[in-house]
Amino acid sequence: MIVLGLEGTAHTISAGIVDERSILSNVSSTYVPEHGGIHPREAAVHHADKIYDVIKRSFDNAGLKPEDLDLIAFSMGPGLGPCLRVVSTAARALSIKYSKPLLGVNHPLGHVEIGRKLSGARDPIMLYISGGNTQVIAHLNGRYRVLGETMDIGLGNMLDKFARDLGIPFPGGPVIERMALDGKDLLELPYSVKGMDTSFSGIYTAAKRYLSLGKNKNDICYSLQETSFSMVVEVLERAMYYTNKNEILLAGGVARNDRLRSMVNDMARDSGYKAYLTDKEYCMDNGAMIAQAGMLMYMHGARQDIMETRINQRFRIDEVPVPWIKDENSISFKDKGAESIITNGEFYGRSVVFKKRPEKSYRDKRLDLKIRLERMKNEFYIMYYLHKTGNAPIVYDFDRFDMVLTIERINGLTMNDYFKSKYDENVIRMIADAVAKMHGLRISHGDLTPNNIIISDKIYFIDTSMGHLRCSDEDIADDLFLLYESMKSLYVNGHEMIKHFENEYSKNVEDYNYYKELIKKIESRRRYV
Ligand SMILES: C[C@@H](O)[C@H](NC(=O)OP(=O)(O)OC[C@H]1O[C@@H](n2cnc3c(N)ncnc32)[C@H](O)[C@@H]1O)C(=O)O
Ligand SMILES: [Fe+2]
Repeated sequence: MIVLGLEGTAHTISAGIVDERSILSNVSSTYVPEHGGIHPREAAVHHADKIYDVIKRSFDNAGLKPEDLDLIAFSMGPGLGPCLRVVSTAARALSIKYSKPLLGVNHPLGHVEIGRKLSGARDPIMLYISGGNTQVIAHLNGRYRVLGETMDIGLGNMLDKFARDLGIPFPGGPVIERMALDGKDLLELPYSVKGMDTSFSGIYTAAKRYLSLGKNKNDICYSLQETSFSMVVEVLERAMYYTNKNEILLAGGVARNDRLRSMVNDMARDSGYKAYLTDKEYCMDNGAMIAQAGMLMYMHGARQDIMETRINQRFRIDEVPVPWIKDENSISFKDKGAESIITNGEFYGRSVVFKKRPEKSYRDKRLDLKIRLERMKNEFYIMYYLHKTGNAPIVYDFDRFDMVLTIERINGLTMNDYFKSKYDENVIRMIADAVAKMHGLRISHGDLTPNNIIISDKIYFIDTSMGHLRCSDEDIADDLFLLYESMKSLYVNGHEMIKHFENEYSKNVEDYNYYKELIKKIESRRRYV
């Protein structure tokens, strides 16, 4: 089957033609502002000017005519409204004139599918980083699910904004990449990873301040890349642990960056995964990716009438059914963290576990040391305070040189294992009391999954490195949200479990409904599993 794909969500207008086997043509024209960022209206004018030429050249290069097509696909969103409208109008006109079926395609789906086609990856975890998006995506239960994403701006957008402050017009990413090659000093920037989510506006603000303080520009660019890339690779690595997948696919405009590519390669090599990096040419927005995604949708039964092809500026990848990938794996919470190695041993006659945080070779050595030390300190302090109230093991030793914590070994089962064989309402109550007590002390856990809760004579929390002392109400809601999500995905009677948990937990807090509202807010932001 022969498919034309039209792309024009942002800076690039492009037409590509594919068939089942290969890419037959791909022609693009990119709008480059004279200064500053993308102006949506100017970009739309550019697209309208160039679209005829781009489509015509695409047919010529492929040696085809519009009559040869079996399908017309166009990117329906997300993107800039004026640009989306130009492309959708052209696509509809072509579809009507030549009586060809029309499909509106999700833009990120295009990035993912062209990456899979070119690499041969079957069921990868995707790190999709572009101007507007920063997401970790995995196929689960018939769709691509967003396991983690930016809470504010996209990573590429952060680079572009900073480049603008340096007087560099869009796209700034490639220039920052070149400047970073001459950077030496690592400047401190906020490293903001929360669970599986990231945020980049704090980094941008801090970088801008360094600029006004007259710091070396190359050093700022270097630090900007090292910090933000480390964040997304860390989240990617965690996603690999949570799911049982072993392929990685890097896609989106920022995936052209060689430093990011080498970090992903290093992480994959160290942990035994296979990394597929999309060809640089097809990392940028292009028509072929839309044709490829449209073809898969069509072959698997997707049909739209013209009213269903309205643009959608907030279109998310997890809204699209993806039946062409078979789920071979599912989310399974593993006993071992992505960041540490646990061994059993003895400490002056007591049985203990040694928890070591090994180096991550993909990160800048200085940043790596700082992150590991901070995580270990945090883990120690939170366990220390929780031990005082009886809900964490004793930490016997803190070795900052080898990065090892020596922790009392608790004889018990993780909540995960405990509830595999039986359901016990009483234990749920114990857990709810312990969580409420922890939150009452304004301590949040940060990673409250059933693997980090040990059931013994009482409840113990472990793996507290992501937690907060003097935590906010949102931190508390984050804990509850994650616990409920894991209960739902791990246990058939998850909903009943949550109800029992809530009954008990709400006795210990003043206004549980307030937290329920906060949880709902988090839910609407993050929709996975
Ligand atoms: C919605 C859609 O329009 C949007 N597309 C988009 O952002 O264009 P894309 O071509 O995927 O990515 C452009 C981004 O990719 C960055 N970029 C390109 N080359 C780069 C490089 N060598 N290093 C770092 N960033 C680079 C640019 O600075 C810009 O932020 C998206 O996919 O989110
Ligand atoms: Fe894109």
